[in-house]
Order: sequence, then structure tokens, then C-alpha cells
Amino acid sequence: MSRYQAELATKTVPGDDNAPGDGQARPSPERRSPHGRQPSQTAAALPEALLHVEDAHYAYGSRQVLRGASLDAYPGEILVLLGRNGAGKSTLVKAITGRIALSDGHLTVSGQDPRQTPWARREIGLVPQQLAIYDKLTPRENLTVFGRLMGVAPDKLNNAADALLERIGLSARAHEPVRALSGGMKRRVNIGAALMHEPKLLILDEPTVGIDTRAREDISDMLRQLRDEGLAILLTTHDMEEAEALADRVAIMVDGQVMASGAPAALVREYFGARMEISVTAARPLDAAMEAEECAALRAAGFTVDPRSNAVRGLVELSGDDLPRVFRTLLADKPEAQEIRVRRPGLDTLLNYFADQGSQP
Ligand SMILES: Nc1ncnc2c1ncn2[C@@H]1O[C@H](COP(=O)(O)OP(=O)(O)OP(=O)(O)O)[C@@H](O)[C@H]1O
Repeated sequence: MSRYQAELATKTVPGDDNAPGDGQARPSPERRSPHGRQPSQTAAALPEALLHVEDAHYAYGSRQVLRGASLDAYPGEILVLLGRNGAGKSTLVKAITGRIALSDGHLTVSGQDPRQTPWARREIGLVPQQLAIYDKLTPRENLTVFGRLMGVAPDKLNNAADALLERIGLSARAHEPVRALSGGMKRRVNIGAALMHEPKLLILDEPTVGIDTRAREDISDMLRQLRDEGLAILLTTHDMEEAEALADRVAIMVDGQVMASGAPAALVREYFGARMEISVTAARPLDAAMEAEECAALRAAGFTVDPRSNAVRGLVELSGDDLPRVFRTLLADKPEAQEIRVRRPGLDTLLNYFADQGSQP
């Protein structure tokens, strides 16, 4: 664990005032407090944010995509940005890397606007979703090319490339053309290329899409090591297991806003407490099976009855009679369940919770 993580674990989790239950999603504490600080905490105890985004707005033509997004990333943490397709994650990344200019809001890397200040842009290493390396060149040649492009001094290029090849575990394949490498190795070369100029903030857009579990684990281990050495890492993913395994903090983005951020387990606990996620799907149409009275009782207990998918779902604190009541209602005559799931809520639950709030009129 890096020296920052203990502080980070408690820093941006929302307070009790953010607990759900009134049906209202609230914005992230980062929106309330630009540095993610809770009022009771002292500035002296916290590291400086390396990346600070406050109230970011951006539109493609008439389409407003960022609507006041705020986000901080700190040295020595992996921050995972979660959001459904179209939430605005890539647009926010484009703004951070200086490829688009915010129409409104404030964005700094190491205290400077990366669009105005070239050295602030050099604090960032970007690993795009699509591989951006040269297939015909070797890993070592790729690293030196990208190092040169990012302004690494010529006399430092070779040493930097060799050190990075070691770090990405490809010293033994350093002189083969990249096209001969596996997908996971190519990704590692891509990450190496983004690190040549020694950025302080590494941004990865869905870094493990389309690669196998083993290669994914290798990349995760590499990212943890980089984090432990003090790098700030911001990554986007749709893979909730990956997010749960990697993230020191997650930020949940809905409709161009960051709705919540914090350590995954703490955030889930904060929002859902002791509630369990229950879903029972009947193998036959619900209408025929359900007693109206039982159905009403389930709804009153916080369950959703969905005849379209023949399912009863709930995110509820289980009382003694809840499960028998669900089963009795759904499976009264013929006990044919297609699926029964009872589990603790996870990041996917949290994302759905905020996304559903966001999509309500
Ligand atoms: N160049 C563009 N011109 C017009 N609209 C765009 C452009 N790029 C993105 N959009 C729109 O902006 C919205 C946000 O897109 P963005 O790619 O930032 O979302 P995302 O959260 O990264 O989604 P995904 O997870 O699918 O990558 C989407 O509705 C998208 O269609």
C-alpha cells in the first residue's frame, strides 16, 4: 500500500448525508469540495491533487456532454472512472489530455492548465483504447520513438527504454517486431510508450479490453506497482470486477457529471448499508402466478415486480419473512425458478443506482 492510500481510503467517501433512501442521487463530494476534502479534515493531512477538474462543461455542437464534472486524482492512487456508454468518460479524458477545450470549468494538472502549459501536458501519459504503437517496429524501437516524441533527451533514450522493457516484462522480446507479440504484450508496450517521459499521471482508456485473464492480471500487477511508486493512475473500464480489484477509488459518471467517488467497498457500504440485492426470475409468466395481495406486499417492502422479465428484484435489508414471501409469490404453484440470486451489492449496483437516477425525468 502506498503512503497515500490510507488517507485516500477515508478521504472522499460521502458522509451519512449522502446515504440513499430518499430516491435522490447526489453529486460527488468532489463537487461540493474541490479538493475532495471533508470539512472536518485538515489540509495538512492530505496530499495535493495532481489532477483537479472542477465543474467541467463541454458540448459537441448542441449536444452537451460534460455538465459540471468534477474529479481529483492524487499521486499514489488508482482512480477508476466508471460510467455507462455515453456518460462522457472519453470526453473528460480528452479534456484532461488537452485535446479539447472546456467551454466552462477549471482543469489543472500539477496546478497548470494542460492546454496552456506544455510541461503540464508532459505530466500526463496516455494509453488510448486502440493500440497506438508501430507494428513493424520492435518494442525497444517503439519506446525510443515515443520517448523522442515526448522530448526525452537523446542520451537518455536507450537507458530509459531498457529500464521500461524490464518493467513491462518484455526485455526478452525487445528486438522482435511488435506484430509478433500477443495482444497482452502489445498493450504492455503501449503502456511502456506512455511512460517513457516519466509522467506523473497515467491515463488508460479501457486498457484490458479483448485480452485474456492472465494478460489482464499482468497489467493489473504492473499498474499496482506503478501506483505504489507514486504515480497517479486514472483508468476507465466497463469491467466491474476489474474496477473492484484495482481501484483505490472509483468515480461514477452519469450524464456528464461525477455523481460519487470513494473507495469501492466503503462507497457501496455507504450507499447500501446492510441491504442485499435479490433477484428471483420465474420460469413462467408472472401474471398467472401472482396473487395481487402478495404482489402489493412485495412492492411495499421495496421490491420491484417486473412481469416483462418474470422477475422480482429488490435491494432491501432482509427481514425474516422477505425471502419466503418472494418465493411464495413467484413460485406459488409450480416451484420453477429460472434464477435465484442473493448477493451483496457491488459497483455495478452502484452504477445502476446512479444511472437510473440520472435517467429519470
Ligand atoms: N466527436 C463527437 N461528436 C459528436 N458527439 C460525440 C463525439 N464524441 C462523443 N460524442 C457523444 O458524446 C457522448 C459522450 O461520449 P463519450 O465517448 O465521452 O462517452 P463514454 O462515457 O466514453 O462512452 P463509452 O463508454 O461508450 O466509451 C456520447 O453521446 C457520444 O455519442
